[in-house]
Amino acid sequence: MSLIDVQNLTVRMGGNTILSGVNFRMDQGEIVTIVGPNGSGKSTLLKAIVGALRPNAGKVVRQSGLRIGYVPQKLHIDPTLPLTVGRFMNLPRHVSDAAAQDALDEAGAGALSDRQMADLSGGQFQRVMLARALLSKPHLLILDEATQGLDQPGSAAFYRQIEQVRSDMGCAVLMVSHELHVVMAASDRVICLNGHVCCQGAPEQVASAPEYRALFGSGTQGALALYRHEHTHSHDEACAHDHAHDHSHDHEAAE
Ligand SMILES: Nc1ncnc2c1ncn2[C@@H]1O[C@H](COP(=O)(O)OP(=O)(O)OP(=O)(O)O)[C@@H](O)[C@H]1O
Repeated sequence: MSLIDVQNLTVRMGGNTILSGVNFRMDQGEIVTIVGPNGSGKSTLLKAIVGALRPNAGKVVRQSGLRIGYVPQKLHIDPTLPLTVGRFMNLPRHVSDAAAQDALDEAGAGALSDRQMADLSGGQFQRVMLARALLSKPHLLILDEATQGLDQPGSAAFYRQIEQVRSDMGCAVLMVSHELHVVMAASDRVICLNGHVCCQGAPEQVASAPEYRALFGSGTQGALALYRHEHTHSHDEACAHDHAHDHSHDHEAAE
């Protein structure tokens, strides 16, 4: 059974249809990225998946007992508030020092425990947010534009950390990003959303799909190739855990 199965999801808000007839599934261990223009419904889809929003039609079927870890787009912490990373990891629930340290290590933030949250760089802050999301040992990690504000090397390093987490913990990852060239290279599958699923499939497939090019142009293909070339893991390795699920809808144009 899939971790999540989004079936014919339709969401209307303020008299507008934000999402209509969205279908997709996620299997264990997959990294899936949702891309789409501003206002295309990406955050709305994530909210429906975590259960924060009730769809007008269709449903999200979650595997029974599914644990979701969520890394938000931004979290504002009052910079005058004295709060160490170690204490932050204990909010809202107390966790053992060992569990907190394990999660920080896994997120590449192992040396930050005694630092003040207010003093962290953008990349360090997001790693701490990732660590906190890992405390529940999630089956599915959801990231909503988690690298916003990071520079390109910072984003690339963050996404490599995500790949590491996936390979260590075996969790699936669903993320939303605007950084097409970086994030597409780190994904097994890309879903291009514009109120509906325009196209989906492997990054190269989507980057060359007419529906995708109509939205984003064709510039990403070159950047994707460059990133693949520089990437330390081989593409074959990244795809070694190929998914058994049906890709017959890949490239399907919804209109
Ligand atoms: N509570 C709401 N009431 C009415 N309209 C809403 C509400 N929340 C979101 N919308 C509208 O739904 C549309 C999709 O918003 P959403 O935040 O899901 O898009 P997005 O793809 O995540 O955008 P971005 O890339 O800019 O973050 C937008 O037009 C937004 O104005």
